[in-house]
Amino acid sequence: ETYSAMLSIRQALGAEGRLLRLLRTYLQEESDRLSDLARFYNKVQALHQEPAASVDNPLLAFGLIKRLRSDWLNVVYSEAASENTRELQAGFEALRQELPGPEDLEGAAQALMRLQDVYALSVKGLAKGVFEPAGARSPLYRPGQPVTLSADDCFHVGKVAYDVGDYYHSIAWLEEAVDLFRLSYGSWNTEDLASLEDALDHLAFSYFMAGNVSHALSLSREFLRYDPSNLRVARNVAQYEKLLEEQGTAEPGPPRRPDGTRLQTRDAYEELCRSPGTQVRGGGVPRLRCTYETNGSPYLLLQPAKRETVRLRPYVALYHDFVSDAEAETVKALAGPWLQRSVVASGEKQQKAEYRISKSAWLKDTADPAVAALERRIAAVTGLDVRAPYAEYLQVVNYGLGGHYEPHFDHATSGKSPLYRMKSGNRIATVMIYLSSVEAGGSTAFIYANFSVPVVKNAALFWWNLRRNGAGDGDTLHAACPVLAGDKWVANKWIHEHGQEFRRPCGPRPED
Ligand SMILES: O=C(O)CCC(=O)C(=O)O
Ligand SMILES: [Fe+2]
Repeated sequence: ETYSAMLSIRQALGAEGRLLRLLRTYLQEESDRLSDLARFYNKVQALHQEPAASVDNPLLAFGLIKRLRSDWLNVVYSEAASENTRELQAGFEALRQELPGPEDLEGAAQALMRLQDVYALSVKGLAKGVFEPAGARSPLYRPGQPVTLSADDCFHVGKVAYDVGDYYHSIAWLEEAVDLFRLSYGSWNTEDLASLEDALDHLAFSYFMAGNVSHALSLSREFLRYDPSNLRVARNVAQYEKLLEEQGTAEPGPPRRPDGTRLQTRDAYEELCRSPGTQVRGGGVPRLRCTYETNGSPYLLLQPAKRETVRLRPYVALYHDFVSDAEAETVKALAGPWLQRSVVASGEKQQKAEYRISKSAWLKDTADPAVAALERRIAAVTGLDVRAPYAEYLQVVNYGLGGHYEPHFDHATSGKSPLYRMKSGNRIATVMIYLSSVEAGGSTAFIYANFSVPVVKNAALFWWNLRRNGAGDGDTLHAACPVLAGDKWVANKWIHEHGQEFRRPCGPRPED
């Protein structure tokens, strides 16, 4: 799988580099072939130009007969062109297993639609390479170089939505595809799969399915102007005309966005993603501040932890400069070769899910002294016992294109959860380290608590998932917002209840 981690996407760039070299060789060989053909053409053409191109000269007469009997055959039935093509195709096939599969194109298209939705971006803007939310005064992301989408690019995204019956998105993207194809009508690019007719056909049907028959009709009529012999579309036109006659032209409103799995929290979540940084409603909250912490640990005496208290309820703290750039690079490099598509708990099993798009790997403290050092620091800063089996191994995560993790709890909310296989209780706390920065998006949003933390490179975010009485803290519902631009890496350390009995005792009241 390529799209679910930026590291894999970068590797795909290497595969395309090899394809480019292959095509370059092909172009060179084809242009050699064509210039040799041109040489033959010019040679014969010159003989026909000579006024004295008589065949009196026996050598010329011989030449003519030989050409017609042999040379022309060799030219016309030359194998050179197909040999060049075969070489190009063989090179491509040799690379094939490294290339993205159908699930990647689908995942990449879904990612663009996710960014469109969560960041309120218009398809027209995206196609022009602009990342500005509706109603905003400035873009969320300014690309270093201008990049635009082609008509065929937009068609592919629309087609993914169309194939799953999501006409809200298919209409937006196919509309853009139709506009762009109209602008370039008559010129054809070899790499394009679709044409104006294909886009009109899919857009018309999307409108029909969304209940907008008059739009479906006018697009189908436009289709027939380009391809009058298409019987299927002609029948659709007749059907749409009949429908409109019967039911009139009452236009339905624009199609509605399909309901995702997490509809109840969607609006709050998306708003937090669009405005990263802590949202403190109603002004200053006194106890939110920055402090140096030694936590009674000799380990922190010389270099105290720089703690920013982000929230008191639920308790969330951000430790700045928790790791160095070099440590972050080491951890990413150690995890890189082991990355696998991330899974989520589903009943008693673990499986991959649309709502978590990333790859991850587990690192034991024995993997490298850098990991062991990190664990010691986590123990010192949190005051908790993070030795096995009181904490899980370090989980290193690399997000992919539009990579995200929709609102979830880190702790188990069902007794059957695979988390309990460690037999050390539930996840009492999370330490999450940002191993990279991002160019835009990717904040960590706490939905019920109504704040989001932007990606702060090298910082560690700490929170308690459980209350002192062991019950899950519902206020910790949180999410990784889709990465809008950049390569986001985090490392999770999940600390369990067992081993912490004297380090985080119960409160005075049972409900604490
Ligand atoms: O990447 C983030 O910002 C949050 C990740 C997260 O919540 C998780 O991995 O459980
Ligand atoms: Fe989480």
